[in-house]
Amino acid sequence: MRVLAGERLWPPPVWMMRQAGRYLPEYRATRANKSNFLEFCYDTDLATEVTLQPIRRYGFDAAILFSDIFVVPDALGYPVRFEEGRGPVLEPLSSELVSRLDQERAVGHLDPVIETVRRLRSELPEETTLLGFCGAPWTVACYSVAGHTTADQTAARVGAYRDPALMQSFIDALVPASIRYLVRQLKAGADAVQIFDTWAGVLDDAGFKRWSIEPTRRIVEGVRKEVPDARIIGFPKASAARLETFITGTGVDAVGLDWTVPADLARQVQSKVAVQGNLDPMRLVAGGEALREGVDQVLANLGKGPLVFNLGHGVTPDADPDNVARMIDQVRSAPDPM
Ligand SMILES: Cc1c2[nH]c(c1CCC(=O)O)Cc1[nH]c(c(CCC(=O)O)c1C)Cc1[nH]c(c(CCC(=O)O)c1C)Cc1[nH]c(c(C)c1CCC(=O)O)C2
Repeated sequence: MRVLAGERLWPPPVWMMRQAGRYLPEYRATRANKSNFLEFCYDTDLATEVTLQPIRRYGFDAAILFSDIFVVPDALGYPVRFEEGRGPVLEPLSSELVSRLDQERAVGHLDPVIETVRRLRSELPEETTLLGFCGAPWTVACYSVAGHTTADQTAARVGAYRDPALMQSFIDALVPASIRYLVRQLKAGADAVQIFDTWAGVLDDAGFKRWSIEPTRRIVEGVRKEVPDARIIGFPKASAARLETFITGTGVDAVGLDWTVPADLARQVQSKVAVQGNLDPMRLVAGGEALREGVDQVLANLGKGPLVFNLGHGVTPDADPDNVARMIDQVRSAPDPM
C-alpha cells in the first residue's frame, strides 16, 4: 500500500498475477472438487482456500481474491460458461442480450464473492495486502463478441467498428456493475483493486481512448465517489507507448507493465506513478540463468523507484513452483541499488 502511494521500498513487495492457479498442485486438488469453474468462483470456502494457498506456500506480500473477470457479466445475466480445455465461452453480443442485463440481479449474485473478501481479510496475516479486481469492460466485451479466446481479437474489433452503439451499450452496462462490485470489495476489506485490460493493446488510437481509457476513467471516478481514498491499479496490457496517456486519462494510482515495455519508457512511467511488473512469465518456465537474469533486470531497471515486483502477465500452468520460490528469494535478498 505504501508503494501504491508512491513510496519506494526495499526489498520491493512481491506478488504474482494468477498466483492462485494450476501451476500449484494444491490448487489442482481443490479445483477437482468443482467441475464448473464459475461455481468454483462462487464457492466462498473453496475460493478462500485457493486464495490463501500461495500465501501459505510463499508468503507473498499481497493476496489477490480468487474469482474471474467473467463473474460480472454472469451476474448481470449474460450467458457465460467455461469449457474444459477451451476457457470461457460467451454468447455472441446482441442488443437483445444487452437489454436483458439486470444491475440489481448482479448485486445479489456476487454476494458469495464479497463474502470471500470478508473471510480473506479476517484470515490473512495483517501485513498481507488484499487485492480485489475486475475485468476492464473492453476485455470482458472482447470475449462476448468473439465468443472465446482469440489471439488478436479481430472479431471484437470488427464488431466495434460495425456497430459501435451495440459495443457502447454493453460497456455502459458493465461500467456501473464494475463500480458497484469494486466498491463492495473495498468496503468488505480489499485494500486496493486492479482493473485487468488484457486486450487494450489490440485497439487503434481512437479505440484505445473510447474503449479502454474512457470506461476505465468512469470506473475510477465512480469508485472514488464512494471510496475517496481507493487505491486502483490499471493494467492495459501491450500498451507501452500509451501508458502515460492512460495514466492521465484514467487517474489510476499505479500501472502494471507487461514484459515488452522498454526499460527507459518503464522508468519514465515510474516517475509519474508506482509500477508493477514486469518479469516475462516464461522465465518462470525456463528457470535457471534465464530466471536469475530476468529478476536482476527488473530490479536493476525499476528498483530505484516505487515498484511492486510482479510478472508481466499471469503465471502459466507449466511454471515450476520451485522457480517461484527462487524468484521471491532473489527479490528479497537482492542488495539495495541505492
Ligand atoms: C482475460 C482474463 C480472464 N480472467 C482474468 C483475466 C485478466 C488477466 C489475464 O489476462 O490473465 C483474471 C483472473 N482469472 C483468475 C484470477 C484469480 C486471481 C489470481 O490468482 O490472479 C484473475 C485475476 C483465475 C482463473 N481464471 C481461469 C483460471 C483457470 C481455470 C481452471 O482452473 O480451470 C484461473 C485460475 C480461467 C480463465 N479466465 C479467463 C480465461 C481466458 C481463462 C481460461 C484460460 C486459462 O485457463 O487460463 C479470463
